[in-house]
Amino acid sequence: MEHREARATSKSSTQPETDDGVGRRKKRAFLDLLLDATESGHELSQADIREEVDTFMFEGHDTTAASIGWAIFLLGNNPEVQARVVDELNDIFGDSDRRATVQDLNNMKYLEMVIKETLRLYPSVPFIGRLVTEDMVIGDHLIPAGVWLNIELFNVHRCEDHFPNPEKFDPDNFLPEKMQNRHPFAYVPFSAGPRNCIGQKFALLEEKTIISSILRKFRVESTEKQEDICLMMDLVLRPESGVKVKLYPRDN
Ligand code: HEM
Repeated sequence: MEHREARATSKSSTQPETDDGVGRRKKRAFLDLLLDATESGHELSQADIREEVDTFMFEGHDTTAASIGWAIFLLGNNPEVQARVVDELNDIFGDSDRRATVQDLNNMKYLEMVIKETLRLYPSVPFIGRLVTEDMVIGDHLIPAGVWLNIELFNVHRCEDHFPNPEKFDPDNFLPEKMQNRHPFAYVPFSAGPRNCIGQKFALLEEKTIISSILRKFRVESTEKQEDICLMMDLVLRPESGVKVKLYPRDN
């Protein structure tokens, strides 16, 4: 690819990721990394690169957008939870309207519990599929090689053994002491194992950034209840007709 040759002379692929002094690293763009990437000694083809870009665009956009929508909807239905998030934001920012730093985002512990609980009730990816490559036994069942398994994360997250009162929105489900004693696969919104979500840390930061910006400026009120919403199990879990919320400026 001409592009690659031009790049090879203009830019070293081993350019260090230096810090610019204000916490931003000079990282290389994703597309540049793909153009230089090789698999088993071969460069990725144009089609390979397109596929990777597609995956990132889809996995990285719709998933977080849907989850932010659900979180705002749930906060608008649970004013006491919203008040706790706002208390936390007031502790972090006081009267300042400065932008959130990475440290601020890391300090948003309760908001993180809210986001995790939102992903429990409304996992953006409601099911994942795997092709079984060798016979295996689960409980009393033989799963033969060659079948497709659908793992319904939506239902896994509603298992009463792990989440008593599973339909209730309760961010305290993610208190450290509760998480410690729970089976590691009882809650897997980002899947598990070698093909799990590589964007999960970024997704949490993105969600915290957007939800905190909204709540610092607005009080949110939902006009519908959880039980009124029809779910659409698309590739991403969505409300069939959106969710309706009212925003009230906090200063007035
Ligand atoms: C709330 C947000 C997100 C959720 C719930 C989510 C969920 C998931 C799940 C369940 C998988 C595994 C699919 C499977 O096992 O078949 C996955 C894979 C993936 N995710 Fe995410 N994701 C989110 C955000 C993101 C973001 C922000 C990015 C990128 C910036 C991203 C990039 C990817 C990629 C590239 C894969 C494929 C990994 C592989 O096949 O090895 N995701 N995601």
